Amino acid sequence: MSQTGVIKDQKLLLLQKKKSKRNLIEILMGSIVKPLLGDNLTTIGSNIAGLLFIIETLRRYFPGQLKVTIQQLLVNAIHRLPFFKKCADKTLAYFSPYAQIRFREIEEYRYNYAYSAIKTYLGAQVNPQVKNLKGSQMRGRESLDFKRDDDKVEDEYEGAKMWWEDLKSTDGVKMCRLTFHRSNWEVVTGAYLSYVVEEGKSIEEKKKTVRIFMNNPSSNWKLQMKHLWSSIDFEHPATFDTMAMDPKKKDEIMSDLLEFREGEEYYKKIGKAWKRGYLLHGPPGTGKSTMIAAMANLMSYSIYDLELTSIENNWELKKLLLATSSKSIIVIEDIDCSLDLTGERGVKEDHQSNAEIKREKKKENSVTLSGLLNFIDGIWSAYGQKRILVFTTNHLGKLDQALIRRGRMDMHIELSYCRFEAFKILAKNYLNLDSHPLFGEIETLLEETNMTPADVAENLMVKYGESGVDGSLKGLVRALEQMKLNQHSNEQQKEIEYLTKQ
Ligand SMILES: Nc1ncnc2c1ncn2[C@@H]1O[C@H](COP(=O)(O)OP(=O)(O)OP(=O)(O)O)[C@@H](O)[C@H]1O
Ligand SMILES: [Mg+2]
Repeated sequence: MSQTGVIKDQKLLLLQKKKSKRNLIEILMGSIVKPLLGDNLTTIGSNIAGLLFIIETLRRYFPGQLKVTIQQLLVNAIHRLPFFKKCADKTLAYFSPYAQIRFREIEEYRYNYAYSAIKTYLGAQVNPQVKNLKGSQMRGRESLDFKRDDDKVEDEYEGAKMWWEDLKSTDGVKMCRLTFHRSNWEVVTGAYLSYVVEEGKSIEEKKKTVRIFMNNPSSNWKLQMKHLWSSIDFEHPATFDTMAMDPKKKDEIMSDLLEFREGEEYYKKIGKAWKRGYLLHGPPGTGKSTMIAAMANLMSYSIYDLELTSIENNWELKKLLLATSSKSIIVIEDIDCSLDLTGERGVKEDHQSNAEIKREKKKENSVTLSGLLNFIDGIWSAYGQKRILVFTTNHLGKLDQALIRRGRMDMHIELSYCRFEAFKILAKNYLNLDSHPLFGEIETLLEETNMTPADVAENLMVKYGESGVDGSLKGLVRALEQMKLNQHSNEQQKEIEYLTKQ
């Protein structure tokens, strides 16, 4: 056979192969795309462009969701063909007249403020044309609050149309996507998005609802696609007015908090991260948790209640802390029970045994004090702005000095047993009393005993028989006398034990 004969045969074979592939494509594509397919690959690009022209025309005539559905149908049909999926992707991106921007709630482990502002803005797009709404009523508000409750929202700005869509990412992070015509690029990336974010922020500011966040166990982050934190509206009624404590100390704490809130310039000037740490310590029932609620209400900051026992290592701790939002109070209650505070920051000996080294390695894989401190000192300084960190403990003495040294915990607040000044606040709150003949006796008994504000409050809430306020106060006097007796006999018991040991 001549050389030209061989080439002819090969061309024929190639043509047959192409034809059989094309037949396969045509079967798969069905009747929508079939007529658009040309004789060779070079025409595919222009055919897709033709297809997009049809999509674009359909877009103009069919509003909102239908448009997106038609486009998705066609795009899906093309994507089902593995043969030229890659080619189609590139061509589509090149020819598509639409661009998209995604906003994830957590971006590179950090909270994305634009996301929450956008969600607030979209939720506020309420008008009589909207079909899905959700209603709620917050504590202290008389009117109902309506929010738009649609996964897809169409918006318009200076004549340009935009489509927002809620999406779920594969890693479980909430996100939304904006689709817009490329011809509106300047408007959207410039004025429109700034407008949306600013508007969202100002709505958030006006409505300012304080929320309380709880961390989900890390096992849920991946498996159930849950988020790092779950939250509900924070409706604790405690305020500094209702806090029973020494009024001077109360004023000091309140001024410290308010100064912090307005301290942007100051923190910039001194070159320190805009954060503040409070260590609340005292026996159970003295108002540590109540004070955190009062702080949140005073500052209008949300609370992140960090449960260390449900996370596994420092990496998870970092991830959680970086996902907190600004203007928030991060709380670790009973810090002495949540962390192994012993020894881990101790000076490393040169002659450590293998067992010791292994033990240390194991500790590296769990939540440690140094992990927490690294965050407070390290990343925090670069990232954590306008955050308050609160640790609580019943046992100040058990805490590692490294944790409580000044600079980390800026203010140590002792909450203690109820004395007369604190009692007067409770009497005002619970019984609406400024004075009473029994106040003198109560003052003396409070000095002689160690009753917590929680126990005093309990007694004031009980109304004894018909005697109302008098009955409550008499009940309190009896409880205090009983406590005094118990304390006295305990002391005697201890003295006897001591003497018998001698
Ligand atoms: N100083 C206080 N002022 C006003 N109410 C108080 C105060 N201390 C306690 N109470 C009342 O007692 C209840 C228990 O107080 P709280 O939970 O704040 O104590 P705590 O110090 O956090 O205790 P624990 O160490 O057990 O966590 C509160 O609901 C509150 O009503
Ligand atoms: Mg508490």
